[in-house]
Parts: sequence; C-alpha cells; structure tokens
Amino acid sequence: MKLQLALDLVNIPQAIELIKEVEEHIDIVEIGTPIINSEGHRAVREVKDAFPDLTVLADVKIMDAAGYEVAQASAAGADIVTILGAAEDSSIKGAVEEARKQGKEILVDMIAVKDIKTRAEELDQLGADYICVHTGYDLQAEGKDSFEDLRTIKQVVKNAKTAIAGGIKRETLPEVMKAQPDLIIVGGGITSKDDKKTEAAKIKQMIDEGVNQ
Ligand SMILES: O=C(CO)[C@H](O)[C@H](O)COP(=O)(O)O
Repeated sequence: MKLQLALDLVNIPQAIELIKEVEEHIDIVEIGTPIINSEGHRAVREVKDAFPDLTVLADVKIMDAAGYEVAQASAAGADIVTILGAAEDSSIKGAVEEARKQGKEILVDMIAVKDIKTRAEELDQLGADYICVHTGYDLQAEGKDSFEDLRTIKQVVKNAKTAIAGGIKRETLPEVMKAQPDLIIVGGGITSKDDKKTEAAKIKQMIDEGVNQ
C-alpha cells in the first residue's frame, strides 16, 4: 500500500515548501486539479524539477482529447495522469495508449460514476493502471465516503491497482486499510494539520505496519 499526498488548495511555492516537509513519508505527490487550473502544467513541471526522484501525479481529470492531454501532462513531467471514469471508452483507450508510449501510468477517477462495479470491470479491461474510488469535496460536505465503493471495486478488478481518495484522515485510515487498496490518497488529512510532517509520518507508519484495527 502506497501513500499519495494530494495538494489542492496551495500555489506552487507553497506546494514545494509542503513537499519538502513531508517528502520522506510519501510515495507519490499529487498536483491537484485546483492548482493546475490556476497555474497550468507549470505546477507539475516545477514540482518535478524540484523533486526529480518523487513520483508526480497530475490530477488533470481528463474528459476528452485524452491522448493529447496525457502527452501534455507527460511532457510537463507527470509520472501518472488522471482521467475520469465517466469519459468515453475511446478517450480511456487514447489515454492508456499515449501513457504506454510515454512510459507513464493512468489513474482513472471514478468520481460521479453511478454503476461503480460495471464501470470498474470495463476500465480494468481497457488497461487502466489504477482505478480510484473518490468522494469529491462537494459530496464530502454531505457526509459521504467511498469505503463501500472500494470494497466493490476490490471484488471485480483483476489487473489494475486500486486506489481511494476523498476526505481520508488518520482516524478513518483503519477502515480504508481493511479493504487493502494499493494506493491511499490523503489531502486535507495532512495539509490541514499544523505539524504536517508528523501527521504524514504517522499515516505512513500505519500503512507500512498494516494497522487495520
Ligand atoms: O481530487 C481531489 C478533489 O477533487 C482531492 O485531491 C482528493 O479528494 C484528496 O483530497 P482530500 O483528502 O482533501 O479529500
């Protein structure tokens, strides 16, 4: 199980400072959609330049023109690029094909997908590297989570790695870990803390020790 730190509500210098603090405790850093929307691919490039050994995920949440978008994010230095599970199959295929060409990976975000089980089976066949259940901020505000969806995809996904995102924090980690996803994505659960380094270290330790009680 790997830990991905999601950086959403910061600018590029703040992101770089934050990564410096927690770098040793994370496996992947996500350049979140809000940063990319406001700062562009420059955000991905500057983070990759500052941390060349860290795996960088560009959360571009592609919906169309997938091959082109994957190429652009890859050129900026992304190692993993996200596409929405609700996108057309031809877009998913285009994203996977371009990622293979570039030596990158595709994470499919299942946000807003209604039939999680069927779509996860399809995406698995289409060659997704990761399938990620995700409760976005707007549904988190309604008290929703993706724990049940994670159990559902774990039952049907045969090839892809599984991931979960959305409001995960140290207190909910044991529940998440019971389902054994390959990747756990934590944003506010780390970035909202005064001592981000200690929080990231504790979360990483729980993951590494397989704490699930
Ligand atoms: O993709 C995102 C929002 O669309 C976030 O990066 C993801 O939800 C993780 O952040 P948090 O743990 O703060 O919910």
